[in-house]
Amino acid sequence: MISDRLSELQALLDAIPEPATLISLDYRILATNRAYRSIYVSEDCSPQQLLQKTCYAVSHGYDRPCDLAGEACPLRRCQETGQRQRVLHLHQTPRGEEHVDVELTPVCSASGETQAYLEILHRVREAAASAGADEGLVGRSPAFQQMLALMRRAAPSDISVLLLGETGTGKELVARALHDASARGRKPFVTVECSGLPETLFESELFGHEKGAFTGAVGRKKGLVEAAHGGTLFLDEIGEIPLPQQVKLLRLIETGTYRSVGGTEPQHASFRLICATHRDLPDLVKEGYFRADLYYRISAFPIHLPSLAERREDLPLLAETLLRRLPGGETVRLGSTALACLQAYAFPGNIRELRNLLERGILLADEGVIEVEHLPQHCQIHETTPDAGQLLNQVVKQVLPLDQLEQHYLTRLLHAFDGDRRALAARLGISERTLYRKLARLS
Ligand SMILES: Nc1ncnc2c1ncn2[C@@H]1O[C@H](COP(=O)(O)OP(=O)(O)OP(=O)(O)O)[C@@H](O)[C@H]1O
Repeated sequence: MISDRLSELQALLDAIPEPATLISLDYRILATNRAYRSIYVSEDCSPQQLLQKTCYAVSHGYDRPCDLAGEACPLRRCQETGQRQRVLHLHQTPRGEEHVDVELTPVCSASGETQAYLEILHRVREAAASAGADEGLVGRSPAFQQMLALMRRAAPSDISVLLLGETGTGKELVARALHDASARGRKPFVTVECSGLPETLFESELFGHEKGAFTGAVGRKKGLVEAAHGGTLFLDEIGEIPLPQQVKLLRLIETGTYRSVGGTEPQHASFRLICATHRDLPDLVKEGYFRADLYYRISAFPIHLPSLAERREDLPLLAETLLRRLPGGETVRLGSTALACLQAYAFPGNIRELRNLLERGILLADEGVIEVEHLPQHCQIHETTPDAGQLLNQVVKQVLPLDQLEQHYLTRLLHAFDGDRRALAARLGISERTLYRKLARLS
């Protein structure tokens, strides 16, 4: 019986510095540690009340387990596999929603029977789910969460990471976050902009040069590899490096040594390598522009960064965050029609383009609201379907509170979709999880 072991397990929980709970086979919270209570106990939920609740109610406000709410449920996976599970979730806390790396381990009896689950919640500091943070990554869409989960797995190891994504998707920000979350986080993070590096400068920039190595080399110059010693070397736009320089890079990565220009002694390099590109490297390899051996060396752990089009539901959050971070943007907001225009826009330049658009909007929005006319012309198209127009005409005859309107609308739609939440969420352009939350509010 698990109840016979509670005091022994409570001592175990108290020894864990991160928020931890013991959960019964039917999702009830059996015990919590101090770190957990300090986050989840609020004015409207005492430690005693917490013990009668389910993990999904406390963490998500759901009335059913996560897997029935369109999310991966670590407890269910644990039940199925009998193994420890890790899943990235968005949790409700009195501080607002936060990304949490949930680790669940079965607690077994002497005969090997699962009696409960030990849940440890690792707070994800690399990314925020709301607009408060002054810097760093923000996002909450499933595509962003998938990327974040991979990032968390790669960060603590020294594995070479290859960031793949269109321009402006945040590759440099992700590289920085990977570095910060690694054991090398307190050591230097050095970026090499490979696309802007002339062939003639490649070696001296990367490896440094000795005094008198060439005309104009008046003193010894430290290279970027030496500057990154002990930390992370981030090679941005690695697909742009010409073939002759690729050989030199490969030698550096394979041997861990290099020679400065004009130097005779090999020097030892110690860095973690992160590369990024918007190019299709396997294609470049096929066409003979990129060395296959270098490609395999740098791509041990590829991470795809979603384009803004793949994470459209993050647009309001990104816009709010960027406005707060831009000079003069703290008191400016995005009007709802302007937001609808941006939701419909393709964003080839991704988040950087969004930031530039908002920067321009701030200067034009005299009354503190960026309206459609403050957007560049090519973003001003906001298509409403005839159906939506007719619907709106009917609705404005009788003003309904927005909550009620959403309630009627979603209930009708769900009926029309024969209860198929996945299909309805796809048509509404929101995640199944968001739809679930909205529907949960109705019941
Ligand atoms: N998830 C995010 N949250 C907040 N800001 C972001 C996010 N992703 C990107 N940005 C912002 O978008 C801009 C572009 O990001 P970044 O320079 O990292 O993109 P990139 O993919 O490296 O671009 P390029 O390939 O052109 O070098 C920066 O201002 C960055 O701060």
